Amino acid sequence: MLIGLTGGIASGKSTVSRMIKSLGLPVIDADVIAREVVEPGTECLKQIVSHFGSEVLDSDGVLKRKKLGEIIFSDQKKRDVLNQIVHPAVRKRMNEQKEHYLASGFQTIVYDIPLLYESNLFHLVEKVLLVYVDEDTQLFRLMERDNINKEAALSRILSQQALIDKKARADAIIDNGGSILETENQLHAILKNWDIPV
Ligand SMILES: CC(C)(COP(=O)(O)OP(=O)(O)OC[C@H]1O[C@@H](n2cnc3c(N)ncnc32)[C@H](O)[C@@H]1O)[C@@H](O)C(=O)NCCC(=O)NCCS
Ligand SMILES: Nc1ncnc2c1ncn2[C@@H]1O[C@H](COP(=O)(O)OP(=O)(O)OP(=O)(O)O)[C@@H](O)[C@H]1O
Repeated sequence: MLIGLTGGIASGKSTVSRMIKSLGLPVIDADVIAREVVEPGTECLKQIVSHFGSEVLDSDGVLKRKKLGEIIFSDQKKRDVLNQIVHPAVRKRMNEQKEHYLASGFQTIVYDIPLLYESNLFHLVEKVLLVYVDEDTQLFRLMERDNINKEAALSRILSQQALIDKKARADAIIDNGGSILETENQLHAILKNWDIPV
């Protein structure tokens, strides 16, 4: 079974993804891949520099992620430009990893894709597992984790579809507003319900 793990920024996808990995299931992480495809020397990084200028690079030629984030999270057009550069390379590598896991005999593969809904990637998966928190919790956790102010956190949250609207289209929902243990228990119950042996 191919499962899409999604949510909103700072809703707890990585937290749940770690739990899934510790159960022995393979996870394909779109955020990790999105970092790999913009490493120095890559075609994506060249295109980013040609669109956004060399001020997004540090003196070692490494992408200044915070700087690029400030540019794209407050401007939909610029965000679309970045997505068009990065997303095809991410999808290609996700597919390669899926083939690798299938060839290694795994029956269940989890895709951790923050923008599963926004990028219409439903066709990649058979089930969608949504990690949900309410708006206040999302804002608080994002500000704390990334050490950013309310304005910067809101611009990131508002660049994605509202979490509450994603609920209706999910096959299962983990409410991550409680303790880590409560989240773990919900995950185990969902996997059991889907007959996934762990
Ligand atoms: C703008 C960048 C450089 C900022 O980097 P930074 O290290 O601050 O954030 P990071 O990559 O860890 O992303 C954190 C979260 O932001 C959200 N996010 C990232 N990119 C986007 C985007 N284009 N649109 C909406 N939300 C996004 C996701 O929820 C993600 O989990 C980076 O997010 C990026 O390259 N984004 C474009 C690629 C992308 O869409 N990645 C998401 C998965 S494919
Ligand atoms: N149940 C919980 N209780 C308290 N804090 C939590 C809980 N779950 C996650 N967190 C914290 O909330 C923050 C966001 O979680 P996490 O990084 O897993 O989110 P994410 O959805 O992967 O975010 P992103 O989309 O930015 O990659 C982290 O600092 C994490 O430690």
